[in-house]
Amino acid sequence: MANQGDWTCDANDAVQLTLVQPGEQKPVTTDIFHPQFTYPIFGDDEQVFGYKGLIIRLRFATHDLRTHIHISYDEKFTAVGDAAAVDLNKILKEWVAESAFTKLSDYEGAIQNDTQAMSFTPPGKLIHSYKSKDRNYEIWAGSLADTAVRKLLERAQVFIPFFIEGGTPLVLDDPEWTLERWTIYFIYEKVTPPTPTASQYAFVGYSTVYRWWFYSQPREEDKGVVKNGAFPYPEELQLSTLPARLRIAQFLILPPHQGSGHGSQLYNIIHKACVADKTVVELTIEDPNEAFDVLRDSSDYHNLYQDFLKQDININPNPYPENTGKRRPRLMPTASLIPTQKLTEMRAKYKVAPTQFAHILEMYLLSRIPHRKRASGGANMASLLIKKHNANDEDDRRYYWWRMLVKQRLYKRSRDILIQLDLPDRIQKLDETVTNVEEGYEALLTVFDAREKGRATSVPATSDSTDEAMAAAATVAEGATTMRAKRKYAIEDEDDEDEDDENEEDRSARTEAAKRPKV
Ligand SMILES: CC(=O)SCCNC(=O)CCNC(=O)[C@H](O)C(C)(C)COP(=O)(O)OP(=O)(O)OC[C@H]1O[C@@H](n2cnc3c(N)ncnc32)[C@H](O)[C@@H]1OP(=O)(O)O
Repeated sequence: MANQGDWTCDANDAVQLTLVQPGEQKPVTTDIFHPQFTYPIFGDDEQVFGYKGLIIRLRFATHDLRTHIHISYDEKFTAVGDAAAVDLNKILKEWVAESAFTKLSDYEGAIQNDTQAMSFTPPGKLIHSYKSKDRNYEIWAGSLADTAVRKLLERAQVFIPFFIEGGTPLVLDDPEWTLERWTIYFIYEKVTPPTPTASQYAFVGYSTVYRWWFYSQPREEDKGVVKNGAFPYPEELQLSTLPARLRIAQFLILPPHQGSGHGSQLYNIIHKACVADKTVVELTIEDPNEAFDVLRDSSDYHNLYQDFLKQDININPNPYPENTGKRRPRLMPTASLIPTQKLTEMRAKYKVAPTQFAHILEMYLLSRIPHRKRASGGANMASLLIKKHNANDEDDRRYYWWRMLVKQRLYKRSRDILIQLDLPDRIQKLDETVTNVEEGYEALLTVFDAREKGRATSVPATSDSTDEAMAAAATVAEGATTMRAKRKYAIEDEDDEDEDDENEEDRSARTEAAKRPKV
């Protein structure tokens, strides 16, 4: 049997994604890039057996993403017994529309002579225009019930297995009422058409967002009242009028356009739509990855920052009345430490999910403590441990209370696991976790502050710095071994774990399967 190594190609190298537009004589490539992942298609080791010099080239028209697939290789392995080259057409047909498997010359002819390209506009409605690096961009949005939106999304979804870990394409032939729950956002660059008949739009990225069931408390006057209304609900009941969360399911900026602020633009537009919609209670994210978390934290921080400042939100360093003795009362004086009512109103106004709001608030409150008074600035932690809320300096006291507030949230979140630990272990785990969370915040604050000052930065890497570390600590205590995809510097949002609230009917109504198993 042949040496398998000679016949194995790296699938991420073999797959080439190219964007094409009409040229003088024939279509030209404007961008070429490789996928980040191919494991959903070719298996965990991302290898293709049976070829030498394999190239799987996927072409996309820059404006409407019309797709073509072309497979070429230098040599193909001749089958011996059970060993045979991977059947590429068979595998790829599960991921790429049948219409992409045409002759290259036909595809190139269609791109070059597309008479409709000139009048092409992205589907849906234009909702926002902006400039980045002196280039013009537009964000369009439309309902998934719109055929043109569905057609474009069907083509765009080919990118999912290549760039969104654990992502699955949406099912697009669901009943209309289900499709109506989805809004699809597209970012396009407005370009000078390369030929007189070419399009002036070039695809940049997209996001899918859906309305998600939200359990709200019945109104006071409805409590305990048995009604004789018709069941099932009358036809005219509009799902779009019921209270809902907005949930971002997929979010992708194509690699040639990443790092230019398009992700932030799109996130902010979706957030604004959420704030403007009276039926929407909050914005949540389905299985965000590390990079998306940074984007979200950055956007939310900058959106809330000015209001926090304006309202002078800060930790009260003297939460106890004068006559409280040296000993700290048992209960946390949360409402005296921070203006909880005001903060609840702010959260409702900005429609940020509870845990995400807590992260942003904690980060902001930390930033209000002078750096030299924080662990990262060399604060004397041993002294703080002894003096606690009796420290002389009010910023020392603020810092003490800051850690207590974070511990309180972490404890509430992981109470079930933590109460299984002995008290000293519990205290130690909480302390370790708050330190990790704080390091994560410090790393983000460095980036955010630098941005405020208009400096170019990159995100510094730190050790585990998320609430996930809490889960990890507790998991380790339980003897479990591994966690998949730990985030290094982003802060986890466990609001998205409310999925347990989701009832069966709602679950089946969703058109997308979970992207990643929860850890
Ligand atoms: C819900 C989901 O779908 S989760 C999956 C998200 N999608 C993906 O991972 C697909 C591949 N990646 C992408 O599409 C893009 O890189 C995105 C969406 C993650 C980011 O979009 P971009 O346009 O590149 O981000 P943008 O330029 O607006 O940067 C926004 C912030 O995120 C940070 N950021 C962007 N990419 C990364 C990254 N890979 N790692 C860490 N931070 C990042 C930036 O530093 C920036 O922070 P700042 O505002 O403090 O400077």
